[in-house]
Amino acid sequence: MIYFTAGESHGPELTGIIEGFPAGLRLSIDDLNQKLSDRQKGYGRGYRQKIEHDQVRISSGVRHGVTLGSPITLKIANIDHKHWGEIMDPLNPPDPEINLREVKYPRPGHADLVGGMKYGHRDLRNVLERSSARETAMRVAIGAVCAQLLSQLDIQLAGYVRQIGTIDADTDQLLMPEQIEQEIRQNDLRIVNQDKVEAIHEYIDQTKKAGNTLGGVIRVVAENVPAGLGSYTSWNEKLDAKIAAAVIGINAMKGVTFGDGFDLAAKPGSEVMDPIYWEADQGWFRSSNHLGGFEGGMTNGMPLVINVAMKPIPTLYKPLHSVSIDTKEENKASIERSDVTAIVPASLVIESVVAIELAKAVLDTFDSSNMERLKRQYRAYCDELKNY
Ligand SMILES: Cc1cc2nc3c(=O)[nH]c(=O)nc-3n(C[C@H](O)[C@H](O)[C@H](O)COP(=O)(O)O)c2cc1C
Ligand SMILES: C=C(O[C@@H]1CC(C(=O)O)=C[C@@H](OP(=O)(O)O)[C@H]1O)C(=O)O
Repeated sequence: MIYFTAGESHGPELTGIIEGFPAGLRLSIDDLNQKLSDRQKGYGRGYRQKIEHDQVRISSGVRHGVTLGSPITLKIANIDHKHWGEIMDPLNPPDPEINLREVKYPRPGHADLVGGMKYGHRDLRNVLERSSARETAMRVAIGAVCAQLLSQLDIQLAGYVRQIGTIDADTDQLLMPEQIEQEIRQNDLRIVNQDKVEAIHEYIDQTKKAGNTLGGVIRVVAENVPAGLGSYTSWNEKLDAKIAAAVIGINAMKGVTFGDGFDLAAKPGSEVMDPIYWEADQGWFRSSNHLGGFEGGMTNGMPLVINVAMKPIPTLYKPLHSVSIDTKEENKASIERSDVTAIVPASLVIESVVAIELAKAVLDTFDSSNMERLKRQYRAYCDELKNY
């Protein structure tokens, strides 16, 4: 399976194409739209989310609600485009009198300056329109399609926010996807610790008032993942590496670890490796999960535990020093309407790209033409592993 996304933030729409997806999966469009709506929520988001009402439209690869095995095309309209029609018109040159809202003072931490240098743009809007995380709406839609495939195999996953700025909002216990879903539905921060909600709201409000922004830490947990997805045989077949690349491919993600991550480095091996057990009813399992479900680039049957660091939002309402790309005049960086923190939607975006990589690994391992055949092969494989 491969996928592409296209579309500018204030252009007419986002497009996604998935190729190599099996025939015979009944898609729930309500579920896709629910995930898109969830991605728009979260305390600390900017005004743009009041304008958009993300809904997916499917124009190929699905008939009467069931996938056909042919390329699936997904579309999400940018409602805000109506305010940017002439500025973002894909074809017609603009009226010379209109304000094109050109961007000349690159924002530190955004793609503006280097994107302009590399592609030779003299209006940095040509960079920011595509480097914007607006595109992540489409990755969430594609991830929701993949999560529906995984759910047919009883593989579940969920993401939540562990930390916002300096505030730790995690619990000591490792929660499984169903518990995470239950807990995060109770607040607008996708955190599992309800006691921290008030303090975090206040913290985000204060940060906004100060013209500043926040990042944080996210965790995604996947359960019921069979052993043997990915491969140790070549570096580019390792599934933990593919997941790491997909996660860092999301705007503003700066670190990814598996299991106990950096904490593993200082410990002796005896406290890190997960002891091996076998029992007739359960098959193979481990008594701990410090390695987060991966050995040799392969899933080992334990839950996958993926932790991600997101940097603070680069656009600052109290901007940092910058220089005009035309006059070289020194001034403050440009300000574009912006989020104070996007850690909440980011947790769903990360969950989505992990779902995509897991679905790709499943389709690389088993029949990828037909869903029923895939399920039969998958069940036989799981039974075989249990008695290995
Ligand atoms: C869901 C989401 C929303 C974001 N919203 C904003 C925003 O409103 N303003 C902004 O400057 N950056 C925002 N970002 C981050 C930038 O898109 C990102 O930092 C920028 O494209 C540079 O890429 P890099 O941080 O990966 O180097 C957001 C990121 C995510 C995941
Ligand atoms: C549009 C979305 O996020 C955008 C991501 C973003 C950025 O620079 O990454 C900048 C802002 O864009 P705008 O200036 O249009 O408000 C965010 O709103 C979205 O998530 O749907």
